[in-house]
Amino acid sequence: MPAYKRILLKLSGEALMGDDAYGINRATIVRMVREVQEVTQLGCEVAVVIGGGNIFRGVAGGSVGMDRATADYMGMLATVMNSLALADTMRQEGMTARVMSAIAIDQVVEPYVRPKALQYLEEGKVVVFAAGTGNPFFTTDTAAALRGAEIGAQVVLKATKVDGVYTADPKKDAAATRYTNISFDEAIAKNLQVLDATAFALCRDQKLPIKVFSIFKPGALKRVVMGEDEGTLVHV
Ligand SMILES: Nc1ncnc2c1ncn2[C@@H]1O[C@H](COP(=O)(O)OP(=O)(O)O)[C@@H](O)[C@H]1O
Ligand SMILES: O=c1ccn([C@@H]2O[C@H](COP(=O)(O)OP(=O)(O)O)[C@@H](O)[C@H]2O)c(=O)[nH]1
Repeated sequence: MPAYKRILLKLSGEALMGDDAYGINRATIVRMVREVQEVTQLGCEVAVVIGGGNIFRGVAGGSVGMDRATADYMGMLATVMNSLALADTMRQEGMTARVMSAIAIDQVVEPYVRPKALQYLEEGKVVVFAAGTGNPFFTTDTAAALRGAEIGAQVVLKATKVDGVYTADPKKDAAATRYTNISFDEAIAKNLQVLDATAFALCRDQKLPIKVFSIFKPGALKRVVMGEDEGTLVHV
């Protein structure tokens, strides 16, 4: 039995690159989709928010000197591309997915309409939320928290490059150790950077737990959904 009936899964855009320099690595996206398929087969309802960092990051690189809001809209469009790629890969793997966009782009994907999203989830379809929150100055982490709260997900699962929340940034501090559990208050007090602050505050206010785990570790998503010891749970 899965530990959660409905989850909001946040997939790192950057992780889609696999070992490539940018873009979408075929083997990587197929592997991610198969992992999602496994948990849908357990009877878990899955909504996905995917980032865009593999295509465009609003705060870096080619966007230097650009108006921040314009760069962020480009970032949101990048998440639309990733969402389309993800949903199409799901289709190829025999799943049914629907993409819903937070910005109007009707010829490409349907708009986000909350009751419609709920209906799809009840029908067992995977819903992919594209274009983040639809607003600049936010991130897809915040979109994950927002949509997670809206659809009544029991948990936000952040599948990322690290396998949990550490005592310090593990990329900078080799001595950092991983928490199995940590409360929102403690994570804030220790200033641990895992989700951005807006996303974090939203989840805390809504008492929506967050599980941080590795997107690169095969089987980790299923283990998380089965309630096994994997990653870090951030709780109230
Ligand atoms: N205390 C911490 N525990 C774990 N990761 C941390 C911590 N502080 C900073 N990080 C960094 O956060 C990064 C993951 O967050 P983020 O950049 O938002 O990834 P994503 O692409 O999934 O959105 C990791 O690569 C890690 O280096
Ligand atoms: O609600 C949102 C979501 C995303 N973005 C933009 O889209 C980019 C890609 O998303 P993110 O960095 O969260 O993706 P990831 O880190 O998962 O690759 C961000 O940098 C922002 O520029 C935004 O402006 N508003």
